[in-house]
Amino acid sequence: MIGIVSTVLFLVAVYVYRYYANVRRYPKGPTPLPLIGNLHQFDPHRLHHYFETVQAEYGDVFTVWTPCPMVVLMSYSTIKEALVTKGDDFLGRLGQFPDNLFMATENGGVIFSQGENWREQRRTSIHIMRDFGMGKNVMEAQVKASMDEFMKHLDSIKDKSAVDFRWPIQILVANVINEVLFGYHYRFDDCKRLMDYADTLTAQIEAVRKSVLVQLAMQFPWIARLPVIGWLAVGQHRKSSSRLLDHVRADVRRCEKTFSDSEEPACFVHAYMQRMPKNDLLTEDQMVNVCGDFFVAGMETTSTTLRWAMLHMAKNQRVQDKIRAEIHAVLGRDGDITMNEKMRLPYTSAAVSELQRMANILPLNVIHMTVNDTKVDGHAIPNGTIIMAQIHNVMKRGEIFEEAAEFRPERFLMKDGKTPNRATLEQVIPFSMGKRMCAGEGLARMELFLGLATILQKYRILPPKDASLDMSPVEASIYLPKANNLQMIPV
Ligand code: HEM
Repeated sequence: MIGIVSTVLFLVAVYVYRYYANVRRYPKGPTPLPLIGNLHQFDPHRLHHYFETVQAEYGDVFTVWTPCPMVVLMSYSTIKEALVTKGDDFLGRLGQFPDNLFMATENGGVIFSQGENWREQRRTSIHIMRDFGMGKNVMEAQVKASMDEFMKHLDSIKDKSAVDFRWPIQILVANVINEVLFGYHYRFDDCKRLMDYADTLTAQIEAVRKSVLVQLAMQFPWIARLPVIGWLAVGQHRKSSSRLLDHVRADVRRCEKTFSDSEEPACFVHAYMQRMPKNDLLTEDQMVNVCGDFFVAGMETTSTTLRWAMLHMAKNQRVQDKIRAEIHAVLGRDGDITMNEKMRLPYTSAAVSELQRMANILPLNVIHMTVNDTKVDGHAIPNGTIIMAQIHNVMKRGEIFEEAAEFRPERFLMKDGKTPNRATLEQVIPFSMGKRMCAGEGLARMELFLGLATILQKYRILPPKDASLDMSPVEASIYLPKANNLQMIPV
């Protein structure tokens, strides 16, 4: 008996010794416990708040064990050093659960794929989007067409004293990316299919982020095979992801039927299909995955930011009046708002930057992974380490953004009120940095500028009539605004 006990104690001692020897290979952070790391010290859906308390003690580069080691970068300079200067060392993604939930095939798509496949899918999709004029005139015409329908819908709302912008904005933004990918859009009065997709996605976003079991399944993949627990940790999330992919697959199939190699591509799917015979990495499964990635990324991010815009405008009447006064002075109440006018609307442009800073919707950046042994700010980081480049926290930093909790577009303008303030603008990085930075930045910027300016040109947004404005977020993988019935007054 004594023999067994001493052997067990010996093995535990060896495990603990090795565990802490491994801990010393990473940048310093709060001391983890074997097996659970720092899991007992934070709420999974408030991890970004926990990072702030850790930063106060350990600086801008530290490790949190979740229970896998995750190196967190909390400043503009460390993120730039990692993702830009040493970008090739930080190109990897997690490559396993939960990131592979969104994959239609092994290492599929753009957002979560790695290596040669990522490079090819990203290059191809950006080329196709450019051919369709992303960030330029053709895409602008598309955004404006969706804006026109959106404004007609707003005009048609009978009771403008209690408007929930969730669905109008979701349909506005979804229609742009849907038209680009699949060549059709939804009518405002006939979009149940889109609503089902958006509801499933929102539920998924909330459930994954809140679950400790998901964190554990990341470190211990065998959990997926356990009865009940495996379903709760992994199975249920796989089921809802496959429903989301089925939606996209059906749209891809519909486009395949209208494809003709000899005709100009009418949508992203056609353009991708034209390239398939010349490139082995461009397969049908990859096409579904890439469309799925662009649909999710292109819809949820921009629409959530615009929904936040309505709440910030309702709260900040002074800012709203200033934006509207600028637009009316330059273009009048009925003048056409285009991207060409952006230079003539410096306050409105600054307000969009402030919106993206305040309403940055990703409390945790998409996970990067090191693909070499490397260093940041002198801290050694081994190959294969999870990296969290916390753009969210950078944009809230009080040293750079005075009174960071206030919505103040003026911080992005010089004293003349017109010239952009490059020093503060540089640190607004909602699209991240480096080779994996957002592939839809041009489109997103266009949608946000045209969206905010067009709404405010015609309407004053006021807080709810019979309730107080609720600005507290739903803390999911995406910071979602809560429903508010705002007042909308024609001007
Ligand atoms: C306000 C709107 C948006 C924000 C804040 C945003 C933000 C981001 C961020 C932070 C990343 C991760 C970067 C990294 O890994 O470091 C990302 C990746 C990505 N975004 Fe966006 N995004 C927005 C809109 C869009 C739109 C409209 C599209 C498509 C049309 C899009 C497509 C993508 C894709 C494909 C990736 C993966 C890039 C890669 O891994 O190579 N995003 N985005």
